[in-house]
Amino acid sequence: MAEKVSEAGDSAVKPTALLVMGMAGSGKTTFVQRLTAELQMANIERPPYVLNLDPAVADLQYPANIDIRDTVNYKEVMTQYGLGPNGAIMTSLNLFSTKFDQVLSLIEKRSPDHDHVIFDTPGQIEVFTWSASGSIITETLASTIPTVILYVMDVAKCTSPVTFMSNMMYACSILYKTELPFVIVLNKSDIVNHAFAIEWMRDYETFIDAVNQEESYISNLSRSLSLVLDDFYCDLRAVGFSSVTGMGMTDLMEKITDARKEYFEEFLPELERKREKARQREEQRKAEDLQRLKDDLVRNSIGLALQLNSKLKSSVKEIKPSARDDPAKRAFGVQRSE
Ligand SMILES: Nc1nc2c(ncn2[C@@H]2O[C@H](COP(=O)(O)OP(=O)(O)OP(=O)(O)O)[C@@H](O)[C@H]2O)c(=O)[nH]1
Repeated sequence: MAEKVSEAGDSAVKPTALLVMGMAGSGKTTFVQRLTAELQMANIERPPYVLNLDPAVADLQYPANIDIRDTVNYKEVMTQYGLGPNGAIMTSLNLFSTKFDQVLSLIEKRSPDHDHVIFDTPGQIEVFTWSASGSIITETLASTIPTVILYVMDVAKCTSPVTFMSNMMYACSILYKTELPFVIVLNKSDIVNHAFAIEWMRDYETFIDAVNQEESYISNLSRSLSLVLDDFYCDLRAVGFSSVTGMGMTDLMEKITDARKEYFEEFLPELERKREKARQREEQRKAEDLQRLKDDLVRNSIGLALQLNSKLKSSVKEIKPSARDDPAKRAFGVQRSE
């Protein structure tokens, strides 16, 4: 198992893990391919270490250092367990996560040669974000190396405020679940300029204007939810990007550096606080168990003492007047004065 991350001292030598998530078709795989190529071009000596966690991907467009498909055969899982496609993806990921400590060991071994470790996740976002295996992978990774979530959004599909809102709600739920530093990648900005999305996040009124122009049964809900999301937008990093042209790369790298800083300044201290709390709870539980044991011992020994006492009592005979207790004999040898 990889060594736990500590503050600044050794943080400099740890690569940054980038967990790429997003709705089906948002462009995750194309994004990972572009990011891998750009990082490799920027520093050929230190290319990113890339992992594919999608067992169902047919054609991988980038060279993966670790590929889930080498460990689990998704089609075999389907026939062996009699599952449908989504069940098989979930089960394959579950099987893979049981060996995740080996993945971490490999990453740790290669750490000195890489600045970034990129994870491509399954197309069906919920398979990763709401599964036990997804949580295990995310939590174990985040407690081992600095981890940042890159949430890929198809900005061309988000020009409708309702679709935009649904995507943002999903992003928000991942952020609150993982509490990890977060960057929203407004992908496909070569098709539609992402400026409108940034504006909607920064200015509540402009979003409401857009909602008002849309006659949808869900418009009222969108209006109410946008108030809730205002808080979420406050510290949100969002960047326009094109996985086809590479546009937005410099901005993305700045946001990743900033998110990595947040990992050390906010996420890690909070994680350590939680660990310390869990350790204290465990100590208290042990102390309570010990006290219960002591109480049981005392209760048992009182019981034993009482038993012993009654045994001792039974071995002591009833007290009766002595045979020598005869008034005549008592007078014997005693001078009587009439
Ligand atoms: N124009 C444009 N097209 C893109 C961009 N990114 C991805 N695409 C296209 O969007 C489609 C989906 O891209 P994928 O990378 O397969 O998306 P994905 O999220 O990995 O898909 P699943 O794993 O199936 O969920 C493909 O046709 C890509 O060529 C982009 O930045 N610009």
